[in-house]
Amino acid sequence: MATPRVIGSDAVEDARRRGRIVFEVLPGDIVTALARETAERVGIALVDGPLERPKPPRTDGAVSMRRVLYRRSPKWVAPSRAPRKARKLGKLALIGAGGVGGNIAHLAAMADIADEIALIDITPGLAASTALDLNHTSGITGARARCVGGEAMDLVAGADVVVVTAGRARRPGMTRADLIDVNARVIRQSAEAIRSAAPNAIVIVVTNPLDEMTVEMLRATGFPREQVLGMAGTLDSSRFRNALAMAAGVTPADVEAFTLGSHGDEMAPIPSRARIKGRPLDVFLSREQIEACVQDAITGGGQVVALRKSGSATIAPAHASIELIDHIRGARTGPVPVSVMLHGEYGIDGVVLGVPAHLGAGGLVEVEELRLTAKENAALQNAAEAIRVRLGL
Ligand SMILES: NC(=O)c1ccc[n+]([C@@H]2O[C@H](COP(=O)([O-])OP(=O)(O)OC[C@H]3O[C@@H](n4cnc5c(N)ncnc54)[C@H](O)[C@@H]3O)[C@@H](O)[C@H]2O)c1
Ligand SMILES: O=C(O)C[C@H](O)C(=O)O
Repeated sequence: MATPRVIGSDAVEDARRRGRIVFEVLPGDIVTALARETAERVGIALVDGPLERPKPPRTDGAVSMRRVLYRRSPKWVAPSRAPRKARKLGKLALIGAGGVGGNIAHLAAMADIADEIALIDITPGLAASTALDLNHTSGITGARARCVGGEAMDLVAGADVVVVTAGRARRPGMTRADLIDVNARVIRQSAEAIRSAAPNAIVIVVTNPLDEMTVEMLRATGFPREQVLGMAGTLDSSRFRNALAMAAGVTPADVEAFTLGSHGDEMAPIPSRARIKGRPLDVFLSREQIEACVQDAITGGGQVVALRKSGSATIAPAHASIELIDHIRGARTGPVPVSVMLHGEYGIDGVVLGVPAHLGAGGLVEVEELRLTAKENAALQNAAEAIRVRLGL
């Protein structure tokens, strides 16, 4: 079996000419650890950092369709670029070490995202045992993060980022909104600890119902909106991309698509901005197929609940949470769908809603206001109204 070789970008063309498979891996990215492990087994070349791609040839005055499409949908359809230098967190704290929290800890340790990962869970022994279990992987994986775990909330102390997954998950027959009362209490407890022990942390809320719990976290911490983000759009967008890829018979990497709005029945997938191989959806899919993909994204969480019966999705939500952390620490750039308190953007005020936004070390940097179709805009307004009603605003 060939020995894997990590090569620099100057050697890429040479590797290609010799028929080797070349993977672009990004330093500090979650892909890196996993890809390296696989590469070790099969012997493929890994290239650290973005590849230098030749610029498309310019034609006299004529512009290719691909360029026109990119120009119409600036930044958003282009894959987010990963700069070479990502900031490693000093401490990542996870309140809730169940299905989602445990998976986030695992991914974060493998991707070397933080020096320390602290897990906190009310279930006796759960967080401590998961932390120990993760530390036991380091002899195999070489993971450098030190994991600690326990029941005491003061383990959040000094965290740069706190992800809150504590609370109940729904079961078949329930909506996410059924969890409002029981999970709001957990959010308030978490908020109290974060406010006193980690007042500068960026908080990512995952607990459902997502939009309402993000509002609760904002209220209970008193933090500015920049500091409190809700994770749902990265998950729902991944589900939307998966559905589109399956319908069109392409790989998800060929699909750019995202969802906005609430993390519930009023989710607003945005087909008008979606692209398959850089082209609009209707080049590949019928109107009925596109609508089926929209519905698949909206019902994706419920589909997992119906199959699992004892809880909800854990793996994709963990990856989706890592995607937000990667934006915060500069490992990814460009707009990302995230739930934030709106102050007039999209004509909506005083409600947390999923929108495209730029993130950075201080959390929210800026909400990006995209031009949407009338139908998509109505779906966004409808989502805002539904949340207002549920929260009695
Ligand atoms: N936003 C999203 O896209 C998304 C995706 C998946 C799951 N979720 C939500 O995330 C939450 C967690 O899901 P899960 O699958 O990890 O559930 P889980 O039951 O596996 O884990 C939840 C953990 O929270 C702990 N917990 C409960 N109250 C606590 C408290 N006061 N302090 C500390 N820990 C406490 C429990 O002991 C449990 O271990 C649920 O509300 C679920 O609906 C949201
Ligand atoms: O569906 C759920 O209850 C969990 C989560 O919100 C999801 O979308 O997977």
